Amino acid sequence: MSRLVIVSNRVALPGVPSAGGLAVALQAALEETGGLWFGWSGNIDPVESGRLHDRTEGNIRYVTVDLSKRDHDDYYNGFANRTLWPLLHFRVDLVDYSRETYAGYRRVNALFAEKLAPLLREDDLIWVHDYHLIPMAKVLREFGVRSRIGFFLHVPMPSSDLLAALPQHERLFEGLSSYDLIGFQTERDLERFQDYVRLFGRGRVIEHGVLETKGRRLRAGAFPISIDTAHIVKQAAASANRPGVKRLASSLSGRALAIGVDRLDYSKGLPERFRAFERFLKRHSGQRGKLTFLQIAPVSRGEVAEYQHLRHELEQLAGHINGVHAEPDWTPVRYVNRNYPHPLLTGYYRLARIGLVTPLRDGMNLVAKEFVAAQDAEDPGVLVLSSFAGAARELDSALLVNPYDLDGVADAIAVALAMPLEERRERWQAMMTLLQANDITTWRRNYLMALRGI
Ligand SMILES: O=P(O)(O)OC[C@H]1O[C@H](O[C@H]2O[C@H](CO)[C@@H](O)[C@H](O)[C@H]2O)[C@H](O)[C@@H](O)[C@@H]1O
Ligand SMILES: O=c1ccn([C@@H]2O[C@H](COP(=O)(O)OP(=O)(O)O)[C@@H](O)[C@H]2O)c(=O)[nH]1
Repeated sequence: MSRLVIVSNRVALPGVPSAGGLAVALQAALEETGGLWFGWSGNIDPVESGRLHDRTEGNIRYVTVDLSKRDHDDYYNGFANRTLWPLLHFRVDLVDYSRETYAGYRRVNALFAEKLAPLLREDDLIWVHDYHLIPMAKVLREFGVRSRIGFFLHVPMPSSDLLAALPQHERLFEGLSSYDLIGFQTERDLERFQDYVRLFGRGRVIEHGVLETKGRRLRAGAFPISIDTAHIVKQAAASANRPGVKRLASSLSGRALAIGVDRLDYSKGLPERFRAFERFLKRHSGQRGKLTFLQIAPVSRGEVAEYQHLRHELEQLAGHINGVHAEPDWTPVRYVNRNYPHPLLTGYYRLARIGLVTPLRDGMNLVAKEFVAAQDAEDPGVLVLSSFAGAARELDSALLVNPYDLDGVADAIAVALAMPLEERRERWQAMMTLLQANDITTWRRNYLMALRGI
């Protein structure tokens, strides 16, 4: 059986908490199959990049690389998260491109390939993840790696005209032709990628999911990532006795809970969500005081200016809403910049009557799926979900909203709060059936079967 080699920027090192769906999903996938996980160590080396760390826990070998401050700034804070992240989330207005950071991005990809290549075996299945590592396969081929290499994009693939706004986009995206298989979260992402290859990539679509570019044939498909459904169901059922869950439950004083859980990221639409919640308080004054909104938002990419601005905006908004609407015995918005362990989060989801997942654009959003899986089948909560999250393609029994329509989100909150038990059960069961059919194992198996089949 071929060894699975996962390559990603973020690595879920044992005992090191990190918010983010990629790490959560890949950890669950690798626990099933075992293998090698290669990526950034999370450490900044004061002198230079390249120091390796090698540890094995159970059936997973973790090999990670330290980066110098300059490399981390150029590759991660710079090109990955100030250029590619906004571009891939349809925010060309926020794209900050420089040749220096692009050179750093390519430099770090070359370093990762140089460190990884000696660890590889001929029959490995190499699975590269996400926008940080687009050039990886091309560089590995230059190191003589002939194994099958697949790529998975965890974030949206935007319209090709947006991609074409990126300087040197041809050079960057031509690197995708060195992969044998490219995976996307949704069919829409796949279609937009095919449009790009046809319109700007000087390639052609032979048939849906089969492309030819630079004289090379590659396959592409939609593989919606998911969660370890059975594990979350079990975890949630046992969560009621967790001290943290009991404390939250008693602190609500009988009020219903609406919960949001997101990295502090402008793609998550948190300012719009806060404003929509205030609209709810104004438009549905009869329900005032009956609902408390808890937003958990661990800081993310804190060195990037746009993320710092967002944090200040949310602090102002939360303070404003509470200042205007709170009562001595009721604080409408609870806002927490902290990262909570998964088991505790699961218990919080289960307590909530409403899950508020309203990103402006999101590749998938695993929180939406986790919220559903964590519910009590006898008394499930209601998911209010942005139509612009990848998860909306599957979870269409949620109350789907346009996150830019603040009145619409406000009214959806009111509908969710008043929704009869029977309807809540029907909606929840439809989504739960899907999550049981498409869980993290299905995602991994479907992708790797497609990669092996090439
Ligand atoms: O690694 P960070 O910079 O801390 O960011 C955390 C992760 O954010 C993004 O997650 C994406 O992948 C999820 C799983 O497929 C998906 O549900 C979500 O919609 C995406 O935003 C990013 O793409 C990852 O690389 C980061 O690790
Ligand atoms: O305090 C937190 C906040 C988030 N998460 C996890 O981080 C992931 C977020 O993934 P999602 O796909 O929703 O968004 P991303 O952060 O990857 O863009 C989910 O598994 C959450 O349970 C966590 O463990 N602790």
